[in-house]
Amino acid sequence: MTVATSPLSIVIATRESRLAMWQAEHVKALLQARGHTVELLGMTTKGDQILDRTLSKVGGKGLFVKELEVALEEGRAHIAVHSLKDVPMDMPQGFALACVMEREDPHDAFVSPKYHSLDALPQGAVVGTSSLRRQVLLQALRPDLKIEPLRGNLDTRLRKLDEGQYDAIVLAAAGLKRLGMQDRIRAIFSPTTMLPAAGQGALGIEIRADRQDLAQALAPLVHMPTWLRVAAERAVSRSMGGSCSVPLAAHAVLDGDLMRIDAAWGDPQGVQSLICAQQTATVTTRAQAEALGAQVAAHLQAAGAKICTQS
Ligand SMILES: NCc1[nH]cc(CCC(=O)O)c1CC(=O)O
Repeated sequence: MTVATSPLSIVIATRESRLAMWQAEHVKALLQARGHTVELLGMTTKGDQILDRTLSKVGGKGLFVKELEVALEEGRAHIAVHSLKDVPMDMPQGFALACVMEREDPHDAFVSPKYHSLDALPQGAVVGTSSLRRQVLLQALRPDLKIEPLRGNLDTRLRKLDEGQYDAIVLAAAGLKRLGMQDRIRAIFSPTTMLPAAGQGALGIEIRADRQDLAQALAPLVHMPTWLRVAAERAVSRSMGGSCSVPLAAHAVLDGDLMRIDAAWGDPQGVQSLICAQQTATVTTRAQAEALGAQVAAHLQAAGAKICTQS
């Protein structure tokens, strides 16, 4: 049974990149269709401003969400739409993840003006990515490749590719598809070659924990199979040390109630070793999904992966 909630006036805090704006507009349209009045509040976050350094060196994932949380705290906005991949594992005190929406394509995409796939790249080709996970997975597949840093929003990264600074880049397929740029995708990496990041392709909506009325208004937007998958994936990250900068991949799939989760951990000390683990179980609740994620993390640790303790 769905209980109709009374119409609310909702301000969405969002980053101003084209992808973030698309995501906020998407949520806005869904909420408006349910009778709510919705406005956007665009903001530039530190993660968007600092483009000359690797994300892991300037404060990690939280950079993209902290300023939006301040807007929620101060009541200038009521909900924040995030790419879940950028959301730290544990919400700060007073905030809650109220909604996880249906996932877009969670895989990574190979993008190149000249080459149709990773295999087609010549020896020593230059590939752009600043993601530690993508770096380690790429080097495991092709030790000859030269991996160069690449930051900035989607348009900036594609421009740098088109200017010839790289032979190819790796991006989340979800972002390209949302912005109608799927024609830039030359190949989709299967999870067996490039295991996705926890939460990749999924949107999460954050609220102040005391706003039950908003949680109710967002309930119809929840996609439970996606929430179960990302709950398991995020539990792997949490168990391995949360928001630390380590190469970490976690990807869950559901076949009915049967969940399979794969995880990979790379030594941040630069040793090109990759530890993988996999686990399958029946999952119908978020608690079960999180337990499965914690289990696969325990397997990683048993195989030599180290929990990251730096904050
Ligand atoms: N780290 C930035 C980021 N955060 C979310 C996405 C893509 C969209 C998504 O995963 O939902 C991207 C770009 C990328 O990794 O190529």
